[in-house]
Amino acid sequence: MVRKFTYGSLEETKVSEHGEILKISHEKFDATVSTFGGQVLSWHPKPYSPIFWCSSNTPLDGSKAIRGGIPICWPWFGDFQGKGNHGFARNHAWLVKHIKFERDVVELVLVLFGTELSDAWPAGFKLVQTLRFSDTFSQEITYTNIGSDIQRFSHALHNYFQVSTPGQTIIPELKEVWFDDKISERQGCPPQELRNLEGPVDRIYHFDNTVTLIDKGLGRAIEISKFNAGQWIVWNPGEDLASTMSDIHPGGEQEFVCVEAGNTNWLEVEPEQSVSFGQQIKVYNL
Ligand SMILES: O=P(O)(O)OC[C@H]1O[C@@H](O)[C@H](O)[C@@H](O)[C@@H]1O
Repeated sequence: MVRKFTYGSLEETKVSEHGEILKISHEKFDATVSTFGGQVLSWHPKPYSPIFWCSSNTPLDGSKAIRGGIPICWPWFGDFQGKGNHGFARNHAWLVKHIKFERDVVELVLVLFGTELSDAWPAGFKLVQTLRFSDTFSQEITYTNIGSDIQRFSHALHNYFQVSTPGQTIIPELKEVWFDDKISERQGCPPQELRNLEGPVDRIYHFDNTVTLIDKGLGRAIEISKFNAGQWIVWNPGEDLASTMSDIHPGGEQEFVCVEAGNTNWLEVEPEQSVSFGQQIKVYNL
């Protein structure tokens, strides 16, 4: 179904019983969002080329988390009690609360709530996600603890950025930052500059400030700021690991770099309290 608005249109396509793909067309940008996972799949602010990468081999039918765009890792980052990587928010269908088309921006609000969605994390919760697509992009998620006990959670907005090739990209702000190296399992590593982001790389940097993904091949910079998130996670699997991952199309690891805005340590939330976290993304030519 296609709905027309003054400044653009929305095409809704049901892909399975688990969700729909929402295709937003606006004079200034295009974007795609999957209700399964509440996941941004693309954002294409004109005249730049598309900002996010999405695998051509990833199923969109709800059978597993979608590999691409911005998977939402919540209520935990990484593994937790052997209950799977990155929590369950990316594996459930979110509801569309509202969509608003304006002259310069499209705002989309999605909601996920429930109790006992995982044995490891059975508490009642509500997540409200506000996406604002424009010539910039912003994403904010508010978590409300609707249970009667204090809850802990961690999170990451797992951005898959489309790049010319990881070997042509750098993040200058991280060269003097301490990090945990997930590959060697060493924590608290002193700053060590990467020549480029060619994989395998899997690091958690402890840094609050804005970072810039410089892509010399595309001649483009992506500036990412975050709030209520103390870490940046930089990940690319490299060829050997990627070749074992059926949801990365052949050679796909040469097309993206993940720069994730996260909080990999637990945060605590009192009953009936809310906590928000999010990010803002800007693009410019070098
Ligand atoms: O395959 P998943 O669960 O989407 O995770 C992908 C990667 O996500 C990154 O955030 C982690 O640091 C990596 O260790 C992990 O491999």
